[in-house]
Amino acid sequence: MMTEVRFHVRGGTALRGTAVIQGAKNAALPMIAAALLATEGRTVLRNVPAIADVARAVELARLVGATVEYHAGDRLLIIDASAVANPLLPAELTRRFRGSVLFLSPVLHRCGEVTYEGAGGCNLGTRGLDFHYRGLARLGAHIEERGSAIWIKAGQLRGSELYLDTPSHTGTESLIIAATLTPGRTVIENVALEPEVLDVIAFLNAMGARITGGGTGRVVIDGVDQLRAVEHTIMPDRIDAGVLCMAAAITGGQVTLVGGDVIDHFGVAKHKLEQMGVHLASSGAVTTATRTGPLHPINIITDTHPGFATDLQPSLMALATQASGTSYLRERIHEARYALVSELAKMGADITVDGEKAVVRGPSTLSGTEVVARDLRTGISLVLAGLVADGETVVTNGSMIERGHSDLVSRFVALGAGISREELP
Ligand SMILES: CC(=O)N[C@H]1[C@@H](OP(=O)(O)OP(=O)(O)OC[C@H]2O[C@@H](n3ccc(=O)[nH]c3=O)[C@H](O)[C@@H]2O)O[C@H](CO)[C@@H](O)[C@@H]1O
Ligand SMILES: C=C(OP(=O)(O)O)C(=O)O
Repeated sequence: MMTEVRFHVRGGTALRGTAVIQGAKNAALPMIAAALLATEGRTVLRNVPAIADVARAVELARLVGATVEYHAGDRLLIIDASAVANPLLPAELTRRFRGSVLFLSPVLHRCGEVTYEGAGGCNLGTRGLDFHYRGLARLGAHIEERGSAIWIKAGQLRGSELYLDTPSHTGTESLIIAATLTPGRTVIENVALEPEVLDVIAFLNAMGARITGGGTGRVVIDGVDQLRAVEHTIMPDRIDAGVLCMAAAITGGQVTLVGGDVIDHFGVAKHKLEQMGVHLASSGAVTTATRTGPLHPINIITDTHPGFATDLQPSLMALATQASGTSYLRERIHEARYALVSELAKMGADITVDGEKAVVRGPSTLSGTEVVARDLRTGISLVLAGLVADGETVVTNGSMIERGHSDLVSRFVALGAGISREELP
């Protein structure tokens, strides 16, 4: 039976305390998929985030034939992919998360073919998959549409010159994974530079892949015959960390982050938060985010890494409603990433949208009300807004938030937030 999750948020408290940054969603998903390439032995992934997308990926790995042990308390996965043999990736699972597209390449290599009925994930516009399919075709795969599904046959894959029209995050990972076991040399131009991609490359190279050029925009992969199961600790989630920093900022508090030196992964976002009046400091293995003075307005343009991360744009919009002046946002990665605007308007925010541009006039006094988590980052941004709103904010469709943020209530309550979780039948 489907249930609805709702988060009740009561504003007015400056957050103070320590929060553990979760493992990176956008590194865990490609690693679970890539672990299917190990034909013997068991892969151990540590620092796995306890989020719904990971649960979906585990389901999909099991469905294709892997044995997966999920030790949630230890944030640990053990994957035995020796029996992977099922090439069918069904829509009822794949359309529940974007990361399902990352299973195409491993299953293609293991089964010689794969049938895929499409990806899910946040509704942010078209979110095409043509870069993935074109790259696989250039490696020699045969691709055809079969009704609502895509059927891909490996045939004789050969190393080739590939490119991405734009540096797609999962497109990069998908094609690198495909090239690791493709005979010959593959070069991919215009690849993503996101830190998670580098973590995936490190994981694949530990498995025995031969990948160079990570972080340069041009990656070279020399195909090998086999990849082995290894142990790997997933990097911290920079988006989770950025949201926690903005939780401190929007409430005028101080949050200490444990789990990795993420400031280096913030890229332009670090400078934008500091310009708004957020103080970020690293002290040994911890990062502290503090805001004591006024919040200044800001201008941001989302871009691929190290540009301002699109996944942090909604949280920054919520923060900008409290800034003393007008902020200008420009969303250049996803076609439709302003679902937050109408929900913040219900709380009293003053935001206007013109195409990819949004203008946020602050400061606004926000009032708690019932709002909808239209997607993952809209949902968490409404929680941030609720932390500073008068009264209680009820964030409905809360399962969207749990797709990408773990232990929301326990981590925020530990910081002094008034937040609780309700599950409705
Ligand atoms: C599971 C995962 O890692 N999700 C992240 C990944 O999504 P994802 O990898 O899907 O995002 P992409 O970088 O591929 O997409 C960026 C843009 O490229 C377009 N595009 C992409 C692929 C393709 O084949 N054709 C095409 O046109 C998309 O429509 C979108 O407009 O990167 C996004 C951009 O940083 C993040 O918001 C997501 O959190
Ligand atoms: C867009 C996001 O995720 P996904 O690509 O998994 O939908 C996100 O993490 O903000």
